[in-house]
Amino acid sequence: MTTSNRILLGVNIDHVATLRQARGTRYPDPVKAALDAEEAGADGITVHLREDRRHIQERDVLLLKDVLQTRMNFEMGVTEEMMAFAERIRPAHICLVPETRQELTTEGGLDVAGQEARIKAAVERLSRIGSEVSLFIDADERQIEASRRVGAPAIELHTGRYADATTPTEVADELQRIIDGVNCGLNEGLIVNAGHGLHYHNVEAVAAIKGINELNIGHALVAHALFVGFKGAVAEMKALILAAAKH
Ligand SMILES: CC(=O)[C@@H](O)[C@H](O)COP(=O)(O)O
Ligand SMILES: NCC(=O)COP(=O)(O)O
Repeated sequence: MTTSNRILLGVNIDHVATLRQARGTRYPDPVKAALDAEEAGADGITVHLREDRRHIQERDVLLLKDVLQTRMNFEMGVTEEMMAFAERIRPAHICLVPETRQELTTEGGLDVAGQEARIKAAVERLSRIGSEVSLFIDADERQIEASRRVGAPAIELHTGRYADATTPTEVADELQRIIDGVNCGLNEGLIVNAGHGLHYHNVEAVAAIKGINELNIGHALVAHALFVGFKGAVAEMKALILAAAKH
């Protein structure tokens, strides 16, 4: 996840595993989805090993570690169990995310400002295994500055509020918050990624923001893949974000 003029697409395959876990079957296999995504132009593969194992399992992460041609972005909560697992698999990228057991999905960003010492220790520990650590945070100046202070080289701005906005004013306000967050992150010297809730109808405005390094997208890709196949879904999204980033 290095900064460049070309926006990158990280494909999150969690919800391929959601479908598998719904019936306890061996299919669909998120590993196959990852390989198809790479063939269709994904720049990286994102997986979130949740504490409750509702979708991705350890088995998926271990297999992916062996077969990915691109790179893994491993999303994890800041727990001792996850820290030890990350040390075992040494992913290229790690994104620290907040987790609560009952949430439907990741509802907000990590409160870095409210727990700087704890997050700094986690960033230091995970950097020692050679992973580039990013922090999944809200587009909030306080959190962005704290992310720089704790030594994370990268942040991922949570785009969920933008994705959930319903009125044109709300959408414009939330988009502006992301734009301001990107600029603030770049001024702090951070690599700035973004993601959550992005889909084919809302992604272009975010992809057009100058300086964003990578978008991580999952749920919408898996949903669209039902109709066009996983490779088609990824290729369509990649074309959309590259075109938007050129303007
Ligand atoms: C951290 C993040 O935004 C995504 O990885 C998201 O967590 C996907 O998984 P869930 O839908 O289970 O939250
Ligand atoms: N970090 C965000 C991500 O990986 C994908 O989130 P979503 O597109 O599944 O909402």
